[in-house]
Amino acid sequence: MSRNIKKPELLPTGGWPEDFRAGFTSFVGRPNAGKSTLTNALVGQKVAITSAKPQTTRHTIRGIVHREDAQLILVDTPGLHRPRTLLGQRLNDLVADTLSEVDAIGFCLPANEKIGPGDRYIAAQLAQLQKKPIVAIVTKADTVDRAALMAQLLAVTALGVETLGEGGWAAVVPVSATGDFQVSEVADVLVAQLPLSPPLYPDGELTDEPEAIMVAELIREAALEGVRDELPHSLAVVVEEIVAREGRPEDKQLLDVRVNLYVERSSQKAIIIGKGGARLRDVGTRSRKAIEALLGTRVYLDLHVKIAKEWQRDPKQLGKLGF
Ligand SMILES: Nc1nc2c(ncn2[C@@H]2O[C@H](COP(=O)(O)OP(=O)(O)OP(=O)(O)O)[C@@H](O)[C@H]2O)c(=O)[nH]1
Repeated sequence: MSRNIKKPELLPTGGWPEDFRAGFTSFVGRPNAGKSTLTNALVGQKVAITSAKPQTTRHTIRGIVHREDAQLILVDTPGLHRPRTLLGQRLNDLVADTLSEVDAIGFCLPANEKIGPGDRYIAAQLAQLQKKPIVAIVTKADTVDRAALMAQLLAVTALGVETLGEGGWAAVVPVSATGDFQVSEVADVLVAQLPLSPPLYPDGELTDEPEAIMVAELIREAALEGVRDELPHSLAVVVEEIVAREGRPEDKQLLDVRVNLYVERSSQKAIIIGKGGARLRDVGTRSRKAIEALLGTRVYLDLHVKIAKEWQRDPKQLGKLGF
């Protein structure tokens, strides 16, 4: 599956100001740094899946911030991290691919955690992207007091100089995505880095990620709820088909959504399914509500759990699962 960002054809209609800016931004940062939550706060709708546990964002999901003066298209990359398994390596390749094509990068560092080796590793990777403006975003500002926030802003600024030389980051900005503090300022500093350009997407469009991927993310999220420690990276969700049920009246459409959940071992299959299938039914009920809200129509969800051994390490399996 190609994940390169394709700039869409420019819109035919006019009517935007001469100094309008439009372009792509990506958030990077350690797992759990708050990238998805910030994306959602900026876009104003849940487009990326957030979780309390690292590395749930496997797919590149775009959200679009529409403003009077700009259009900021957010590409939500997976957590950049040191490659451990082949899956990790693939993720990093995906990140590198995506980052080389965006106009600006938002580097997220949580206010409540000391800058660590993971952050330095990412900073070093970013330093290799030539001349790409990087905005440092100090996330979760609500979790610390003013003095600690100030200290972190200084430390992050110093990291910029250390990494990129004298000029450092293009900007350093604190934000609380959950506390609604400085969210529009984050958009401001990112927009300032975008090229002058007419809007790239029609107004009102929030994401152009294929619906199937968003459906898969919703199911993956529901299926991992409460069992993340047991199944952190062992679950892949593939939507096999979404088809309209035939013979339904116009105002009562029903979509049949057939989905496979792949785990590595039978013990994991048992966890997902639960006693007498109770857990899987619950996963179905919870994710169906979210999917119906997303697709705007009633849905019949058909979930199957399958075993794909060691899929994280097998390129053929990965290919089959769309990685
Ligand atoms: N207090 C507070 N918590 C936040 C804020 N932003 C995110 N969080 C929490 O931090 C955790 C991780 O947030 P995510 O947005 O999922 O982080 P992420 O960087 O996308 O994580 P990965 O997908 O693992 O790369 C979640 O529990 C969020 O609720 C914030 O502004 N304030």
